[in-house]
Amino acid sequence: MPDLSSSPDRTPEDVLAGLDYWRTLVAKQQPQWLNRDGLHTASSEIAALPPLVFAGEVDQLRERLATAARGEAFLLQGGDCAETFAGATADQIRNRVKTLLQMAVVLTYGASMPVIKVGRMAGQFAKPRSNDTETRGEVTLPAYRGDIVNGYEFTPESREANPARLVQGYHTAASTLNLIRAFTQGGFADLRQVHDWNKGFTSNPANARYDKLAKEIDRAVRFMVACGADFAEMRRTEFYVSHEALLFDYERPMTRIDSRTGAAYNTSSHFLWIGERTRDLDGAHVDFLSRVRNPIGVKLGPSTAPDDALRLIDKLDPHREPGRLTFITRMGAGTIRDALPPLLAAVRDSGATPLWVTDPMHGNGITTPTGYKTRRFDDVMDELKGFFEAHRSVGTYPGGIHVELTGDDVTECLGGSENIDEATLATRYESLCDPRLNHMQSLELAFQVAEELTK
Ligand SMILES: O=C[C@H](O)[C@H](O)COP(=O)(O)O
Ligand SMILES: C=C(OP(=O)(O)O)C(=O)O
Repeated sequence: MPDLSSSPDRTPEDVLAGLDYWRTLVAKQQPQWLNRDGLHTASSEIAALPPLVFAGEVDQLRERLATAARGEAFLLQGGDCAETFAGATADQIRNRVKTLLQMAVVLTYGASMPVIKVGRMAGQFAKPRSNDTETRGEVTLPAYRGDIVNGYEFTPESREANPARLVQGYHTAASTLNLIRAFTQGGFADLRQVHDWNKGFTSNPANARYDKLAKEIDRAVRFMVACGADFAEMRRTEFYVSHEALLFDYERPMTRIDSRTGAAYNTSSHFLWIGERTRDLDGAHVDFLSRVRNPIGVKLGPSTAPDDALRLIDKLDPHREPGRLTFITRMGAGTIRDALPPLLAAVRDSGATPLWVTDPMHGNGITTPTGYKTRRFDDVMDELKGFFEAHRSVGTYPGGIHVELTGDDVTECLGGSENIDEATLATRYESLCDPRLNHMQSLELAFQVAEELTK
């Protein structure tokens, strides 16, 4: 099958035909939809709904990511492990946006570098799982695969994949994105509100450190205003959304042909990534995403060989387009210092310049004796440091972080200066899949990254 998306004489029909080539390949991590008629109806309904993002915004993000790949900017990507429909409330969305804005301020001010803000938001509803089923006592049911597929409640009805959830996923993404746009374009993200983003969070050492920094920014801004600087542009901030492109029954109907260029864009999100479990070179996910114009991320785990990375580049970014491809490494704190440098060196030697980002969460999962999936904050920080060390040793750019976080005071990851211990995990563990950094741990991490960036 030729790569129609990059053929100079392609037609929209060719592009569309190519988009469906994934159907002939192995698509991992897809739910078993028993209700085929319902699935067909849901897919047709989604295909007829308006796009959530526009091709022009997607192109703009690609250009921004190109600057990060050149070491001129830094990517901050974060949000829930698994967004839920019930969690799409104004308070929770605002807290996540505020947390990301605060982290971005810490990074921008600390490292004097533009920060590209991307939420794991407005579509992070589908989860790949290690096992297809979950057993509790004598009962075995399909695993929870995210709200866009089935319910978390452990009953046969709730765990059956329900196509109506695909449509609900679209509408929840739309209302989340609407609020994000209102917050980031309507004055809430104005740099002169830098203090206010701290309001509503419980006081703790990270908040106090942030407050000190906010005072400095405030003084600098007031000084500039007194000098006559025009801060009209500071009222708004660019904010993009992203999620794992996992579920073909959502991603395919959301993929449309751009009338300006005739190229295919996935309009469910600005940025999409392929997970560690679905990045097979000959698999459906890699083929499908090779055919859309969005900037694409690929998670790389500890077993990634240099050749795997090179072949992924050839497939996903054959033209070596700046900003097109991001490698998100998630190696584990104990592994990154050995596993990452050979990858960086091989890719550098090939002449390719993808954006390199660290996900210090997914290689550091543990389960406590009481059954909580968690991560040690110290391991997260250690992987982060290992990421910067690896880049320093090879001479490449550490271009960003990708983190599972929430703006709420949850107790899901161990440690941090609040010293969350195993007994405390139960107090406020709300994630339906993997543990997230809470507000304070997220700020602490941002201060650490700012320090690394200034080294
Ligand atoms: O977020 C990542 C994966 O979906 C998650 O780690 C899978 O978890 P599991 O091993 O409990 O299925
Ligand atoms: C599933 C995820 O990560 P990974 O593919 O790296 O395991 C994720 O980021 O939600």
